[in-house]
Amino acid sequence: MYVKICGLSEPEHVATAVEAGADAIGFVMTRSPRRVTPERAAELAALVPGHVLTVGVFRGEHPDAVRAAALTSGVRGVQLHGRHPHGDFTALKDLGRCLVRAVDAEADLRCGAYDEDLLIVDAPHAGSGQPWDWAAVRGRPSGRWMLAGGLTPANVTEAVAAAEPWGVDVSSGVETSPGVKDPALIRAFLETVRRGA
Ligand SMILES: O=C(O)c1ccccc1NCC(=O)[C@H](O)[C@H](O)COP(=O)(O)O
Repeated sequence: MYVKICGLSEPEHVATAVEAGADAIGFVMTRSPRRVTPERAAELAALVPGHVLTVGVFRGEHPDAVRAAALTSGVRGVQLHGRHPHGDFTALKDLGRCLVRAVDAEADLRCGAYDEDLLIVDAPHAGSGQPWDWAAVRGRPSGRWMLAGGLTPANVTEAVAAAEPWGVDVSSGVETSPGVKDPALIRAFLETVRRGA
């Protein structure tokens, strides 16, 4: 089971996620309580070993702005959240980054339909920590797709059983308040997923 821990902003929390075995780490570079500048994301990404994918998270920005932030931060993945048109992914293809499309369950759920490398199926309100009807997407997405939206150490086993994703993505569920990550919850999330994987 692939695990992405999203919305990190502190070196201590990056180190915890890496040590606990995260496959990918997300830095939010769009409007959010978790927002970091591309320069801050660069400092954090420099702490991450090569086997862990660093992902910059964007929503609604023009591809030129995404490109600039990706180059400044040095992230190896770019996540476009929400209903970005296919052309935004096409415009970023030559960056050579892992392209991640993050959408709600009403969107096209075929990973690769927008030339992306990974798909995230999320709650309607990204980063809200709101659980949703995970079972409703079971069998619908294809390819390498992650389940997100309201996951916590306490419910991730149930969510994985309900939706049968290839991976999981969490942010609020490993925080004590919006934007404040908790090392113990990061470890608990990864331990729980690894036990069940
Ligand atoms: O986290 C945010 O604040 C955010 C803001 C705008 C676009 C995307 C955002 N997060 C993207 C993620 O990948 C989250 O991990 C995902 O939405 C799950 O969030 P949560 O329900 O808080 O676990």
